Amino acid sequence: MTPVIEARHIDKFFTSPVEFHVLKDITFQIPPGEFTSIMGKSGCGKSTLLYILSTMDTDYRGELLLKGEVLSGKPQNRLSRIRNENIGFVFQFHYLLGDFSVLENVMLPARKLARKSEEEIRHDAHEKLRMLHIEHLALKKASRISGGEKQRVAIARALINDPAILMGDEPTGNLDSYNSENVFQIFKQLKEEKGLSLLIVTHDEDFASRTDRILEMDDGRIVGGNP
Ligand SMILES: Nc1ncnc2c1ncn2[C@@H]1O[C@H](COP(=O)(O)OP(=O)(O)OP(=O)(O)O)[C@@H](O)[C@H]1O
Repeated sequence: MTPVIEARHIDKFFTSPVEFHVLKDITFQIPPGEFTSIMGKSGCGKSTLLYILSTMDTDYRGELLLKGEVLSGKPQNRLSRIRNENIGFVFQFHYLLGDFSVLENVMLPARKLARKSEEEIRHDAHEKLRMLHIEHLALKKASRISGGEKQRVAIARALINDPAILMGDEPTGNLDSYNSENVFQIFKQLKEEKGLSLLIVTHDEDFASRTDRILEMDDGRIVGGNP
């Protein structure tokens, strides 16, 4: 089966203040429907890798493929469309627009694609909120809900365009154990019921141990997890 994401010999250098080889020959594949976690010491390059895999950073060597299509070298406008259509992203902090309603926050990425009518987008946003058990919050301002609820809204927003893969950079890093478990269960359900692929950077060993595979990073390399 064609991998959802494939990294081939990715190297990344930061040049300021001095040249620093941050990612070294990263090669691995994410098969469809796999729930993968990435672990490794602080500073080993996890976030840097995720930014490349999510097409937000294009300054690297090597090749990145999404569903078999080579993305490296594509122009920014094309990449941003491919990203919006295929990749959902959840961060440690939710980055919701506090003055907007929960529903509007979830609808925004679908409006960017302009593929559906406003009515269809609203319908889909309600469906995502229902799936995450937060439909009752739809009309509340995003600034007026709890931290755990905000993260569930951020997940709903990441899912609105029905991506092939959901990526997360420590999405439970800011949550208490109850809300972390809640987010883990949501991810598991998305994998099992929707066949979604997930790639999640985490420092939480319990979280990672329950995913299908742990990619272990050390000093810019993948050193474990059958890449
Ligand atoms: N823009 C930048 N310029 C120079 N060096 C950077 C830049 N961004 C990150 N780094 C360095 O690259 C290394 C990897 O950073 P990265 O954020 O990817 O690590 P990480 O594994 O995600 O760490 P953490 O677990 O603490 O979030 C670190 O040494 C960091 O200081």
